[in-house]
Amino acid sequence: MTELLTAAQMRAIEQAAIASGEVTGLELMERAGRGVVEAIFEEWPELKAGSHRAVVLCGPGNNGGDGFVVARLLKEWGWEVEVFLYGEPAKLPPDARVNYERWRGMGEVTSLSFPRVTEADVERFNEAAYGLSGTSLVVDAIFGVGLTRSIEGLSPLFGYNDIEVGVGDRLTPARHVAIDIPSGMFADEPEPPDYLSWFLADLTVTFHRMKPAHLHSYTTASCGNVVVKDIGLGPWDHIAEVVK
Ligand SMILES: NC(=O)C1=CN([C@@H]2O[C@H](COP(=O)(O)OP(=O)(O)OC[C@H]3O[C@@H](n4cnc5c(N)ncnc54)[C@H](O)[C@@H]3O)[C@@H](O)[C@H]2O)[C@@H](O)CC1
Ligand SMILES: [K+]
Repeated sequence: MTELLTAAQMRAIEQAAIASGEVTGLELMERAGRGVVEAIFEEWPELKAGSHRAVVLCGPGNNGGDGFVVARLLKEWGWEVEVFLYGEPAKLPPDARVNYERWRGMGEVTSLSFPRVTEADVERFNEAAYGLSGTSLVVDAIFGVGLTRSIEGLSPLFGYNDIEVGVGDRLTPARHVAIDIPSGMFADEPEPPDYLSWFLADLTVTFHRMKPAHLHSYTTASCGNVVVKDIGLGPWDHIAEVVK
């Protein structure tokens, strides 16, 4: 059995599972979102009690879809949830679009300028995540295994990890959770493409198996604790052996 999967292997396993008719992409997305929420409560049991506030950053692909599921599930737990979207709703892939619509039935979505976020976006985000609102959790669902090029458009948001603003600032009380891969890192590569531009996570929740990005010593500090959640893909593991 392969313990570490590349983005292509992971995609092939998911596609085989969906093609078998035994599970849909939408169901896999629901399991992924559920796995993230489970991992959050396992990591920080104190968040199970009382009402908290989360800010969820969703991106233009299925990683964003996972983010909408997490937003919905946390809201169902009684949390206050604020959602930002880096992408265009009409261009979301089908499963992510369904979860966008489900979330829209429960709450607002603030659009970040796409493809390049502006300083005004960053200010709005910082106010939501690090202002006086007492945010407990910032969730990164911008990019997962689908990141194919450097995230220049996001650098205003991700480019300032070393000062007191910006995503992943560890001086704030908010906990930072990355879904699948901290955005800005390539799943198959040990180093992020741009030294300052990636999400700094305290917890990274990935699915089925770890990816190379989770293991390298340099990136480990960016992933925080890495938790692997089972989303029921085991029967299709053999597919990984034939995918380079
Ligand atoms: N059905 C599935 O395939 C499942 C997918 N899952 C989630 O879906 C993720 C993979 O989804 P996707 O393959 O849609 O990939 P992503 O959601 O990681 O990103 C793909 C999107 O980002 C865009 N993009 C890539 N690089 C960019 C850049 N530098 N700047 C701007 N846009 C850029 C692409 O054009 C595409 O729209 C996984 O990481 C996981 O979180 C899970 O929900 C489990 C099920
Ligand atoms: K992510």
